[in-house]
Amino acid sequence: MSTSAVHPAVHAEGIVKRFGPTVALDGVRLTVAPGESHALVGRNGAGKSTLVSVLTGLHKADAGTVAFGGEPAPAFGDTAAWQSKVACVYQKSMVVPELTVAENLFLNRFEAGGQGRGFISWRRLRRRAEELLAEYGVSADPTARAKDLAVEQRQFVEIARALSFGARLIILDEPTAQLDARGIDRLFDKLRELQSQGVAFLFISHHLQEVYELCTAVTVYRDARHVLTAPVAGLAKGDLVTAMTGEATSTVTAWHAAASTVRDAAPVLRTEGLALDGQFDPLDLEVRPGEVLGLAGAAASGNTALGETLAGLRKPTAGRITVRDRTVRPGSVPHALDAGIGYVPEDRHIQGLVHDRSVAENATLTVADQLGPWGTVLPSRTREFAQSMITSLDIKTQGPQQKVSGLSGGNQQKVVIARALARRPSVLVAVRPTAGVDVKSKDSLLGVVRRVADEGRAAVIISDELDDLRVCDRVLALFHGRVVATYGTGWTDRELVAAMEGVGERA
Ligand SMILES: Nc1ncnc2c1ncn2[C@@H]1O[C@H](COP(=O)(O)OP(=O)(O)OP(=O)(O)O)[C@@H](O)[C@H]1O
Repeated sequence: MSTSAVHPAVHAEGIVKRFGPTVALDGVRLTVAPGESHALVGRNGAGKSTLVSVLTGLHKADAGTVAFGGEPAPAFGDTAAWQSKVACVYQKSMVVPELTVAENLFLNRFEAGGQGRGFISWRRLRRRAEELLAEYGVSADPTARAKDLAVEQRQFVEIARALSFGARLIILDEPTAQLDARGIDRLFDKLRELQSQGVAFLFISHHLQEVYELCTAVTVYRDARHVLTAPVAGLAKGDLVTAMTGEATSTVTAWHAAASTVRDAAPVLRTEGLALDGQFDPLDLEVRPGEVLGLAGAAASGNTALGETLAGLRKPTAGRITVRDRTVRPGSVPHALDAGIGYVPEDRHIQGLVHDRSVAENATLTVADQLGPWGTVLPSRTREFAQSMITSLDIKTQGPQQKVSGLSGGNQQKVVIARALARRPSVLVAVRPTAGVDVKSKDSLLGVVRRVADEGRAAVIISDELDDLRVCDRVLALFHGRVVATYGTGWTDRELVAAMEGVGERA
């Protein structure tokens, strides 16, 4: 037997990592066997990403040991050696969109083609790429540009690249975040196939049902500590959530819209013939006070483009948006904001935060004019507002003064949501608001959205997550830019998923 067959793909023990006063990892451990799919779960800020940084050589642990296949981890800073052990496929793909698949596969390791120093033989490169893709059963055209591939194909290319460096442990950080149901199936099939060849996966996800579907073992971290490692089979979901939260599961509820919250009042938000060529067909919408409207749809449904149009990020090709009977100037973010449209973008990193500013500053960026007389910003009021958001959205931070760059991914997302709420918008438009948010925070967050409506304002949730849509009073399912079905609160998971996939009966 080879060494790697008897030793774990990775074994980490006693890992400590501090960031200033924050202890991000407090003596944690993790073991992943060859060919195993192992989930690492925990609430936002539990320490998952920090462990990934330690395991991939991006951060140096303050204490502890890491071994791959029984051998000590490479020296800190020896990037090539780390690449031959482990790779992480992030939510945001690392491939270069403009380059071809072949170029991405051999990025930073072009070899001279034999005609002289510095020459690259493209033909040879393509052939090598074909061989490599075939070896790992990835069907992608080596000459295609990475940006033209489906998200999961880009992930396959990254995985194939990592395996070609010799890595036998692949870390997947929320890999399904940008995939629709079919993409997830294709990804999971590929992972299972590679697992049977001995490749080990560490799977980080807030989607516990995916953990049950894909993984054989799970490790839970809570507040920087290891609390549980167990086989997935036989572990009740309630017990898993209890391990993550440290509380009895009964405290985590799933939000449901109460029937008949819609009152007979003038709409807060109305669209008339709103259309964006190539994205969505003319659409008439009315969202009334007290109502949460869901726009359900997969990646290409046009629902995200619709949200971006409502927020002023895209200019519609036709139609009108009004908020409380006031026409909103199309394609202008400041006008949308001013009209009372609060927006939570899908890509919170690009559209979201000023990283070297505090939680309080970021949460109040859009309301500076309301926090003190004559345009001054009173620090006490900023802090007070931020503190109320920290509590109601359950943001894990040292306090309002902490820089957002020091927050975990999920907690940064909550700050973006706090910012959208800060202006007390008439209508809150949120794209996949709970993506990357842990199981318990998800609940408080959807509760906050529900409250916006219950206060007589309105909300629009754009998502393909069933839990997000459960909080809605009415759900429109979009497919290829058209509304194909409308539901009240009584839909079943199956019928809504079918409608989002374009195979619903109520089209
Ligand atoms: N660069 C940093 N500077 C200061 N603190 C940090 C830094 N990176 C992480 N932390 C802190 O370390 C702790 C663990 O964060 P980490 O990102 O590992 O959490 P996580 O489990 O990945 O959360 P999420 O599910 O939200 O992604 C958090 O309290 C976070 O605020």
